[in-house]
Amino acid sequence: MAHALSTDNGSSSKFDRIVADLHETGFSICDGFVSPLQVSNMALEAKKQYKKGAFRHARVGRGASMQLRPEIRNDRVLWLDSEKPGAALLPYFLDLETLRKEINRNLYMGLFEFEGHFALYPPGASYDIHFDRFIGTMERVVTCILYLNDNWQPDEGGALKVYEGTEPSNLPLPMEVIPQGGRLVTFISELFPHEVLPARRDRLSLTGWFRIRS
Ligand SMILES: O=C(O)CCC(=O)C(=O)O
Ligand SMILES: [Fe+2]
Repeated sequence: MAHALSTDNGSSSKFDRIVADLHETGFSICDGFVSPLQVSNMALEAKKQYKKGAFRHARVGRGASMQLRPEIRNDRVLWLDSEKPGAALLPYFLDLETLRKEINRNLYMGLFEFEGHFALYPPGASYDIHFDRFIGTMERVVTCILYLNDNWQPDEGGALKVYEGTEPSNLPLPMEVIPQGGRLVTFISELFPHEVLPARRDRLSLTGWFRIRS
């Protein structure tokens, strides 16, 4: 569905826009954060790894309590090495580094690293409503989701549905965001519960988090 947020880049840089959105509402949608050519390079890389069997069923929780809970989430993920992202992912990881520094410079968040994975949701797969920030930890502060889907149609499902959290928000919540290629969704992890609705086709993304030291 259409959302009420502006997604164009205007005259300021994409980084400035995201920082301003995070400051104002805690939530940002940036279309064309990554060019179509880059999206297709990244999607090809993900699909190559998927065919090689490198993806694993996603787990929920962390540390000793990490477990397979397909009734909560049933996507497949491949964790990425942000030190050695490889040629297809390098431009995006460099942009993430710029974004991390801009957020720190303007919002004093002290973000020190990015951890992320490719995620592939086969048709019908979903992820129930959740917060990205684990209870009792300080680590995951900002969520960044880049969609890698070519020509996604609204009637194919697979929206990211974002809800109001404990803090009141002036965003039009709940809101559904279509996973269209090149679109980057960035938000303050502890503010917004969210879910992934089932789709009719494979749904591919690169999801990750800027963390602070725990
Ligand atoms: O892919 C999305 O739109 C959201 C994924 C998500 O919520 C997560 O991996 O924590
Ligand atoms: Fe999430």
